[in-house]
Amino acid sequence: QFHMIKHEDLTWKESLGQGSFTHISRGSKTDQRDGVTHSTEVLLKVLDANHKNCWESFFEAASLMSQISHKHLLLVYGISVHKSKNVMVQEFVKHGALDLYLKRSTSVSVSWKLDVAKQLACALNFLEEKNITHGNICAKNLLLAREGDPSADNSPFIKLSDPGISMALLGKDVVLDRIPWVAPEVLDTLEIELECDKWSFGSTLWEIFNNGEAPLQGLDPIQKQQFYEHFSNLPVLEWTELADLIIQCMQYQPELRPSCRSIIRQLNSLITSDYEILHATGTHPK
Ligand SMILES: N#Cc1ccc(Nc2nc(N)cc(-n3ccc(CO)n3)n2)cc1
Repeated sequence: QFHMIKHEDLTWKESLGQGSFTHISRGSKTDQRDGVTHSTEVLLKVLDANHKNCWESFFEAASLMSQISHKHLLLVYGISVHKSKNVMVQEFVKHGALDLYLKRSTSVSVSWKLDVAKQLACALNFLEEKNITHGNICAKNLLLAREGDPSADNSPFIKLSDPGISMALLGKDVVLDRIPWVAPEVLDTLEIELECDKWSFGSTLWEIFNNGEAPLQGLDPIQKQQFYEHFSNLPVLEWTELADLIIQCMQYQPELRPSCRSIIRQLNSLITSDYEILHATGTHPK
C-alpha cells in the first residue's frame, strides 16, 4: 500500500532537527516520468535506529496519510528501506513546524491564528467523515506551507503531518509527556477514538493562541498525571468565545465534545475584528 522509493533515487541534504524518535533532513528525490528525469524537493524522516522495532507503526502512520488526500493533509510520496534505514519521504513544507514558527514570530495576528485553526478543523472534519483518528494533533505536527502576508492579503496555509509512532508502542512516559494533548481516556486504554482528536484540537488551539507556548510545559510527568486526576482545565484565554470552544473540546467525557461541524461553525462565528480592536486598543469599537 506504499510507493517504494529506491535509496539511489534519494539525495540527502542538511539535517533539520528531530521529531520524536525520528530525525528529519532536507533532500530530493529523482524519478523518471515519460522518459524525463524530475527532481523533487522532499523531507526525509528517518526512524531512529534505537526504535527500529517500531518501523511497522512508523510506516503505518505514513500509510494512513497516503491512503487519503486532502489539501490540509501532508503528502507522503512513499518509503525507502535500505540496510537499517527506514525513511519516510514527504513533501517538503516550506516553513516547517508551526510551534517553532509561532515561537519565533512576534507579530502573528489573531485573524492569522483563526485562519490556521479553521484549516485544522477542516482537516479533522475530513478525517472524521472517513472515521479516521489521527491521534497526535499538536502544533508540532502542523506544518506551515505558506506564511500568509497581511499586506498582500493572503492567508497562511497549513498541512497536518503524520501521527508518528502509535503511543501504544511508546510506553507510559511518552503518553504522560503528551499531556495535555493526549485525551485523558487514552491514559487507561491507550486506545484512540475520534473524540480524542477533538481533545487534542482544544489543546492545539490553546497553543496557537498562546504563540506556540506549550500548555503545562513547566509540569513534570507526575504533575501532568495529577492535572488529569483532578479534572483540571488549561488556563483560560482572555477571548472568552475561544476559551469556551477550548473547554468544549477538552471535556473529560468524550461524548460531550463537539462534532467537527460544530467546531467549524463556532470558529466561523468568532468575530476577529472586535477582538483585535479591543485587544489592540483596549477600547470597544463604536
Ligand atoms: N528551518 C526549517 C525548516 C524545517 C522543516 C521544513 N519542512 C518540513 N517539511 C515536512 N514535510 C515536515 C517537517 N517537519 C518538521 C518537524 C516535523 C516533525 O513532525 N516535521 N518540516 C522547512 C523548514
